[in-house]
Amino acid sequence: MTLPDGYRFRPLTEDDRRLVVELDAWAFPTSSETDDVLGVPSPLSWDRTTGIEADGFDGLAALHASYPFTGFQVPGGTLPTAGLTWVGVHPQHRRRGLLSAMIDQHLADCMDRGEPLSALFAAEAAIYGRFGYGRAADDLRLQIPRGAELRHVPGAERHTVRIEAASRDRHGALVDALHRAAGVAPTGAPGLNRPGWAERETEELQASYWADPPMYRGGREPRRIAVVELDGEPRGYATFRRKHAWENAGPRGTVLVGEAVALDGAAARTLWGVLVDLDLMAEVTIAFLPVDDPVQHLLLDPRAALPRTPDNVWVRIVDVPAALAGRTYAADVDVTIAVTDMRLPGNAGTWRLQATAWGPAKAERVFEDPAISLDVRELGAAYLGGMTLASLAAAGLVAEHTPGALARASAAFAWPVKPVCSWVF
Ligand SMILES: CC(=O)SCCNC(=O)CCNC(=O)[C@H](O)C(C)(C)COP(=O)(O)OP(=O)(O)OC[C@H]1O[C@@H](n2cnc3c(N)ncnc32)[C@H](O)[C@@H]1OP(=O)(O)O
Repeated sequence: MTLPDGYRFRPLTEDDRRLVVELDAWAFPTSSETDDVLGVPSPLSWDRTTGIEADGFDGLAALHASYPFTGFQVPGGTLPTAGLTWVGVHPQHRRRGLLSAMIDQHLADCMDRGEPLSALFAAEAAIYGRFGYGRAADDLRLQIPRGAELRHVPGAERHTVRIEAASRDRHGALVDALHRAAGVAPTGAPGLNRPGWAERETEELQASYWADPPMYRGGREPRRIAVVELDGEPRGYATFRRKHAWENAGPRGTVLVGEAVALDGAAARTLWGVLVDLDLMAEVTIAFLPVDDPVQHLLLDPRAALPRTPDNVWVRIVDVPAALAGRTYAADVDVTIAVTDMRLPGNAGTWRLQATAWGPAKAERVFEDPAISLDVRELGAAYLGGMTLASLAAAGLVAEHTPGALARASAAFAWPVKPVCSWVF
């Protein structure tokens, strides 16, 4: 879709940062002053940031950007992925097709850059399905009461814990290494990675992540970190901020955990043992955990932690054959899949996927009746292995034409480790 008359795209540079911050404040209302925001490092990759200008209008009418995730985890490997972000349209210019034009521009850019996938966090869940993005992962959010009992894990007692003021100088390398390891081998078993896991790959993302301006703390303390070690080697960490509160019953502070990562069950047990037992705190809240995170097995009373599982990362398949061939499958599969795609006609048609379990895969266009059919949105939803094709078929969104094909394809597309991205981009 092209831009309406009177609008034009303009590549943005760092010199446009004030315009970007001002537009962003129109799209996402904030009490922060523009000058204060300008004092904080920007996470944007400027060569992937594009604005829209309008005739007779000062400032930007709209904006979108993407992050380069060269190592985005997909089942059994990684694929170059564009992390779509900072999508915003000025309220005066909304519902005229600017987002639609930006998505088409973004998908064309992905094609040009050789990124078979685009991924995003949706500000509102109803926005992106129409553009072919599927809800590919959910995450687990918990409110764990102080003192929640945890099951014993052998070896946990051998770990030690450091609790410190978080800083990039002191903890940047440690956090990166553990975060990467948790994406590549969350269970320790080779080949079983965590689909959806993205690292903060660019210097801009790193600088932005570690910046800790008081205006973004919401009345909480500066960022803290708990590091779990075994024989002096880091095995897990959690970033967190406490907030003090005195109520009639006494201290009722809350701990907001940013990211909790552990390389095995014993380290996870130690980490959570610390988080649920901080003085003066009544509750620990966390979001963006995988729905199969160890903590939901370790909590003796998981119900008391009020679990919720809203949508996490959404995936848009930009290049169907590259994406199909670019992941590993959990079962042997030889299936023909008819795909519809309203925005990228090159994806439409029937594709034959052939793969051996945990081995190589290939995909090629064929001209024959398909065994199953679906829209590219559903393929994106199933792609990371978190949503099954069977469940999408139960909702009437995937059709089976050859008996047995759905069961086999669904088993092959599923993945033993649930997808998630641990931070919002
Ligand atoms: C990955 C990220 O960055 S997520 C952040 C998204 N940004 C925000 O939420 C900030 C506040 N909102 C906005 O800036 C804008 O309203 C946007 C970006 C959500 C939409 O931009 P617009 O230019 O108004 O969208 P556009 O006119 O292209 O609409 C395309 C279609 O999507 C629909 N749509 C747009 N926004 C929404 C929404 N929030 N919920 C449901 N449908 C929506 C429109 O109704 C339209 O449908 P139609 O084709 O059936 O008529």
